[in-house]
Amino acid sequence: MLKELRAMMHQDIESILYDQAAIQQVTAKLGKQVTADYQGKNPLVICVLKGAVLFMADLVRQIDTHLEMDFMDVSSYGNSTVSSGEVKIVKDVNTQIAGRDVLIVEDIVDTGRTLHYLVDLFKYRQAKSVKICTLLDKPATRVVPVQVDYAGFKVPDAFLVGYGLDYAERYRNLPYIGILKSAVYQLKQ
Ligand SMILES: O=P(O)(O)OC[C@H]1O[C@H](OP(=O)(O)OP(=O)(O)O)[C@H](O)[C@@H]1O
Ligand code: HPA
Repeated sequence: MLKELRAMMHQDIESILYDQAAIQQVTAKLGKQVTADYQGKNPLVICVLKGAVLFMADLVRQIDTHLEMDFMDVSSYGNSTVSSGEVKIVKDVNTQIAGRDVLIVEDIVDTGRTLHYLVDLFKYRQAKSVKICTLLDKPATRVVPVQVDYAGFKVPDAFLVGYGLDYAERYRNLPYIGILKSAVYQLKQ
């Protein structure tokens, strides 16, 4: 049954950009960089739900320092492939931000609106430092500037799904990252 469902999801994929091995390799590289930069700092690593949950789970296992984890759920795409332009907090973090070295973990930076909003928010809450680690960076579609400190892959201007990334809540459980066929969403928007 699982295999059949996977096969059906796979039919909606134009091409695979990064398979499990490539994701693992780049995550290990990012984990090493973060480890080197946060020695002795006990960073607060904040996962931006829902998309970043798989990356977060793999990344923290590659970070070799003490750290704390928290989760924030923000949303701006709904069931669309286009940002609504409005970032909504669905669930806030539970941890006090003041004085903390915050590392935001994201699956993708696209227009930049989500990260711009979160960086401003954590600075306003008086974080000691705020950095961004994203698996995917899509610079061609940036609308607001964002300083990305750690990026896994620079990706083309296409709608991507898999490994946490969704279209209308689907495809998050694909083990790879691929380009979604435009036919899947063109009729629905
Ligand atoms: O740079 P931006 O244009 O702001 O896009 C990036 C954001 O969009 C996606 O989240 P989404 O709002 O779809 O919520 P989700 O993580 O629950 O899928 C993604 O996970 C990022 O958080
Ligand atoms: O390419 C994307 N795919 C899925 N979610 C996204 N949120 C911003 N860009 C994307």
